[in-house]
Amino acid sequence: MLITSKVSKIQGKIKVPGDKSISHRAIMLASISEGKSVIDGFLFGEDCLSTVSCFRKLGISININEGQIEVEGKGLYGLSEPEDILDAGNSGTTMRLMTGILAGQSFLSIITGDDSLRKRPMERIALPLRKMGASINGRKGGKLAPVVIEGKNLEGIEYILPVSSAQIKSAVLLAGLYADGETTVEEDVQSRDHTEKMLEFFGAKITKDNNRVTVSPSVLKAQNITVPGDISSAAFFMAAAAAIPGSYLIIEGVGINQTRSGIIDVLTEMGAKIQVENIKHSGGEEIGDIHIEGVNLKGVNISKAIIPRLIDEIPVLAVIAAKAEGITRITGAEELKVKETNRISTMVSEMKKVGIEVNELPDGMEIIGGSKINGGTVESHGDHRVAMAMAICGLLADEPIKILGNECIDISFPDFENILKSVCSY
Ligand SMILES: O=C(O)C1=C[C@@H](OP(=O)(O)O)[C@@H](O)[C@H](O)C1
Ligand SMILES: C=C(OP(=O)(O)O)C(=O)O
Repeated sequence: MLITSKVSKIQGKIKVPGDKSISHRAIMLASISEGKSVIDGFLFGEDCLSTVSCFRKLGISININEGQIEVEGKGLYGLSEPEDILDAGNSGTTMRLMTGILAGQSFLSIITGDDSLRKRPMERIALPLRKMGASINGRKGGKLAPVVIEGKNLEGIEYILPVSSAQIKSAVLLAGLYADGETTVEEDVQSRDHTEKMLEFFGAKITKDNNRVTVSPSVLKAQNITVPGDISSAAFFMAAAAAIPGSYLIIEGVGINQTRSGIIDVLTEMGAKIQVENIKHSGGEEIGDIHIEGVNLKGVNISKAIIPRLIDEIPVLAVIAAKAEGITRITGAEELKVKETNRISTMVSEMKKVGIEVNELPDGMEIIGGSKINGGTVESHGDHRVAMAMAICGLLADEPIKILGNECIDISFPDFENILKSVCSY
């Protein structure tokens, strides 16, 4: 159980742990590249550790030494048939991206996950991978995990994504490494582009044209990677600082890739003062120190075109919208329904429990700003982003908020509580 209570301000200088999306991809690409890669700044959260454990079961040696990871890559065709079922735990990224890689192997693999992941849609990756020639099965005709992958000779395809999703795009691009000919994916609104950036960094032949990415079969060479801080983790502190006038927070070394930085745009539109300083580049990614000053926020509209750039940040944005002046309307966010929980209905129900006026919409929600936030007991429903968003809610509430099921925070942010304590002034 975690209890958070009203603060007078948020202040300090912090670092957040490594980016989850980039940490997964670093293990994956290092495993299928030739030679030893060293990864610094890796996120030791449960999701990324699931990826490590799956690649170990595929015969890759991965050593963890004082926070640094060494991966002995065996090249595109160096993985070996796992003796047992692979377990992606709670991690959609692990399951979907690995399925893309496993589709090009000459062996059978089965990948499962926890209760939440076994309910999440897998047909979205099975369809394009089957078009490439892979045999992908699973429960309900391949709609649900466990996913059974029989690697085949693959053909390149041109695929228009039915929804903007980096996980679908990445599964197809990774399978494209093993295909005859080029593989192209196109999406309406661009989703996070870490896979294409990291593939280029490992030496793959990638071409990009607006929202279209093409990969050609390529040999990957080992690289050393430093993972930037995760903007999706930073978001909880950014949002809290932005919503509490008098706060001033610096978060150092955060990944500010423009396909992920929608939270900066929205908080700025809500009135917060945000500056990004000390900008650097590493491994194809942009990194900076984020400075945030809190103010009285205003409600905004958050709609389809920006959703992929802040999809995981919506739970915490919904919480601080309750303190803003006016209404915040979030639309075009149907994808929230297929995350660790249905994040629209889960957030609406938990926010209502503490007195926030919020209406569920078919594709989002509407939060009536300026409502009084009461104390109370809420539940994470096993969803790490819900648990952390509701912990931030407690900082804004009149009475303490008790969050049940907070252990799921370890999925993406094991040090969340300590860092939170370090920035709270009462
Ligand atoms: O590719 C990734 O690393 C991720 C992509 C997003 O999911 P979708 O691709 O399903 O939108 C995001 O919500 C998830 O936390 C991580
Ligand atoms: C949706 C998330 O992750 P995944 O899809 O990898 O489970 C998340 O971290 O919010």
